[in-house]
Amino acid sequence: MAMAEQQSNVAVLGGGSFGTALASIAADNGANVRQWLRDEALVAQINREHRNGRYLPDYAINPAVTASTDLKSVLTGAELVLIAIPSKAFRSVVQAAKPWLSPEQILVSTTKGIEQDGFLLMSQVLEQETGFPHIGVIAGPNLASEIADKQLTATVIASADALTRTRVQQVLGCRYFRVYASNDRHGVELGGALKNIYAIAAGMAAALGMGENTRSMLMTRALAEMSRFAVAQGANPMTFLGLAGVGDLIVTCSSNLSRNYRVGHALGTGLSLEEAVAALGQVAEGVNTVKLVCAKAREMGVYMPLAEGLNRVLFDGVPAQEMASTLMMGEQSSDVEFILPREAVQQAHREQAHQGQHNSGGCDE
Ligand SMILES: NC(=O)C1=CN([C@@H]2O[C@H](COP(=O)(O)OP(=O)(O)OC[C@H]3O[C@@H](n4cnc5c(N)ncnc54)[C@H](O)[C@@H]3O)[C@@H](O)[C@H]2O)C=CC1
Ligand SMILES: O=C(CO)COP(=O)(O)O
Repeated sequence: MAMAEQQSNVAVLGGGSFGTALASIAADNGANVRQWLRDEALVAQINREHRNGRYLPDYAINPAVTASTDLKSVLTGAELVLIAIPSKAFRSVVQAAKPWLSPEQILVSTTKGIEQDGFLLMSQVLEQETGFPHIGVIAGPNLASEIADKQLTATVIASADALTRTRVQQVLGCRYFRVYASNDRHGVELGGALKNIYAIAAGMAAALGMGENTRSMLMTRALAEMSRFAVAQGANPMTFLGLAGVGDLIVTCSSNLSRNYRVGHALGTGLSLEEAVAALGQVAEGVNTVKLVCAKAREMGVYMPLAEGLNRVLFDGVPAQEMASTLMMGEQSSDVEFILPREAVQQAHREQAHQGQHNSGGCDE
């Protein structure tokens, strides 16, 4: 046993790649782990072969993980409950689990998505459904298959509740998985959800043959855009310097292992959105998130040219090639607006124009 001080009972809800990877980490760390999923055949395979042939076929699961389709037996006696269910089904699963949840338990969402009604993040859904005090989220650069392969990885547990932070660090932290703490739950959760948008854009840019300078510009301006949105939502901008901000953005905008990146890449090669999603066969949360975030940004008056450009490609039939113009046609404003505010740059431009010293600054091909 690594860092866990006492043997803990952990429940994982969700039989996809991330739920399976997390279940195996907790078991590697000495916990009793029970995993809930709906598919009887997959349950039998996990218990018999210690392998999840549907979502992580190439990786061994710690044999101490026991799978079941019975929520009651999985949840009863669990100190920590990790919920790795796509955002569209998250609330219904929490509702089904509710009879066997209790206020002493630590409830942690690992889901990087947003619920359409009310623009709620998953920890807010947990709070609404249970009203319990120990609620947190896990987010960071955490490609499930790399974790399953025991590649050295770090994540963030974010909660206002110190017990939640500490117990998750103890239960999951091990020789190949480091768990850093944050008290900006909203910022960490938004980081995880928002970066999926830009991973789609990055996959598309790669398929269109854009270079490294372009990729770097895309990721850096994405960070500016997502932190601008999150700050307008009450998050701390400094969170975006951390693993759940720039860390997760880097990995998902660079890796073909990211489902969101793969959807973008498929779109860039000319597939329709329906074809790209069908070819993936797994959840790519960014497709839904971009629609919700653009609507919310318009409502709040937050400037998000990259998300808007992607939204038009995904849902308005605009050709993927036009993503490039989204990158180049936005305002030339502040680099880091938490140092030099956008409004100050805009004001300076207005003053220049007013004094007739304006230079169009256009550079033709
Ligand atoms: N896979 C990854 O590398 C990572 C995923 N995440 C997040 O974890 C969440 C879950 O993702 P994955 O495990 O990767 O997804 P996945 O696509 O691999 O699997 C989703 C799982 O949820 C189950 N599911 C779907 N609808 C359900 C319902 N109504 N009731 C019960 N189960 C249902 C599916 O059967 C499947 O077992 C996503 O929000 C994702 O953003 C976070 C970090 C890394
Ligand atoms: O969130 C992830 C890695 O941190 C996984 O990203 P995808 O959902 O795009 O695979």
